[in-house]
Amino acid sequence: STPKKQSSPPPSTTTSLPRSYPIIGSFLAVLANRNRGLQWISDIVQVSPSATYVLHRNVATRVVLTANPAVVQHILKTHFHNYGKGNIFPETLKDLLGNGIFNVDGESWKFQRQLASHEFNTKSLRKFVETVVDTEISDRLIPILCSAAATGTVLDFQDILQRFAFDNICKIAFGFDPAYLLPSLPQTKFAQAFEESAIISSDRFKALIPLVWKIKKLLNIGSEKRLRIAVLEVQEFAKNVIREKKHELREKSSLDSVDLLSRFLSSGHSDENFVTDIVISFILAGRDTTSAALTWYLWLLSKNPHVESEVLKEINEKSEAPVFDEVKDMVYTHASLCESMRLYPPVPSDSKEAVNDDVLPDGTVVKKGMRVTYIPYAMGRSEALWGKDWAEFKPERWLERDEAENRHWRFVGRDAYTYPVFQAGPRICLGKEMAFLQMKRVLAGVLRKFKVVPIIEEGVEPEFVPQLTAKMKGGLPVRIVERDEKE
Ligand code: HEM
Repeated sequence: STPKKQSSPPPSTTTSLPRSYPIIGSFLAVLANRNRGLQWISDIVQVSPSATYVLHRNVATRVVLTANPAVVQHILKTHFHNYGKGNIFPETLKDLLGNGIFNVDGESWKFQRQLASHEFNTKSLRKFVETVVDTEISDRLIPILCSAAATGTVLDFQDILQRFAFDNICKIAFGFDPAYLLPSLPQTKFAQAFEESAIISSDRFKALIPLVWKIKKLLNIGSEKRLRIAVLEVQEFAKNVIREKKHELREKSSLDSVDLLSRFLSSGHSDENFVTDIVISFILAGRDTTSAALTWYLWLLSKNPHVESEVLKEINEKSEAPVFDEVKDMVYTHASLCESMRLYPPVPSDSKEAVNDDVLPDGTVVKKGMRVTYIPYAMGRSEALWGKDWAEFKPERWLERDEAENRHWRFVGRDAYTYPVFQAGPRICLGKEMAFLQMKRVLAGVLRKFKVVPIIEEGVEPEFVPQLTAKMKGGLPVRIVERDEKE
């Protein structure tokens, strides 16, 4: 079950720390590794004594890189108030996210999180799975797969999953159906504008000299001009939906819809700009994360037939359209998803900025304003954390046999600081449970009927492209094969 070719071989002792020079620090190494940044910083922390390293990026910037669970716990939980979004993150994403939950700290964050949390309680989640997700699966996803199976068409499954997730999250955030997953695979304007905004915003982080994008923005040229147009389109679209929803709210005394937008509007927040920002952050959160996770998952599954048969066994024990409690109970599938995201985390690295000087648990000194970047991608591939077999796709590491309860498996979670794939502490992903429910329900719907066969050469590993959320480079080309009834 060992992947034949991993993009990140175990760190060899020859991987060395970057050279640092007076004044410019490790700028030359940063430059040389700019196209493999994630792998490079992962290699660095793997060979650093406490899995933490202070990288002197350029003349002015030092960042702390870490794959140390104690440090992750320190910044995300025990010293939460000293590590916020800071300046760089909000500044870089301001055009797209404004003051939405992803881009703010303090009271505004607390308020948005508190109000939005109702969207994620058990009652709402049950409704989400049994209405929104089920409908999207049975009315859209399954018919497309049936037709691809019948005609032998090659599908880009990453694209299909992104469309699926986009429809879902728009229904939750807005109560609006963009109908992005249709057999014609339409180029919906809103979805395209959103995609363009997310890519260009994310590319700003890759700029070696941030001044360059700022000047382009000032002059309104190139990618910055395209970003401005795309963001305007997204905002215009959102505002139209908001106006319609306001109108609906005035017409009806109470709303039966439970979308996030209705919740914010009903709570008296009618400022269009603010509500637009909130909705955009949620769409961004729910759009590419689950699709990225499922894309890598399906590829790994195809290479590990014993895992696939165990997943299938679990799915076939449930109803054909499993209800909420059955989906929750898909323990093996849950474990295999955790395992897949260990190797291919949808958010492969994340940064916080120090409010004041501090000392990390391993003794690393942090100065006010310094960024601390923790790297789930490196942590999931660490021999120290996962053992010698870290490169193997082994759902069993998350499971115990549970004979007493007459179940096959019992899930054994890892602490959130060793596995910060959903972040951890007070800002842990709000949509974590929703994401698992959605992913498990999709897998139940798809795998019960179809085998998904990637058309990727044996021994070749697709490229993991880190953006705001990671993607599989070039998508996941697959053939869909209808399963034999007896299988
Ligand atoms: C496999 C799927 C997902 C993964 C791996 C994931 C991961 C993450 C991560 C790493 C963060 C922290 C980001 C940061 O602050 O820098 C986050 C935050 C968040 N996620 Fe998710 N996410 C997933 C799915 C979802 C879904 C489906 C939703 C639904 C809307 C969602 C909603 C949110 C929200 C609202 C936050 C902000 C929480 C806060 O700042 O308090 N996520 N997620």
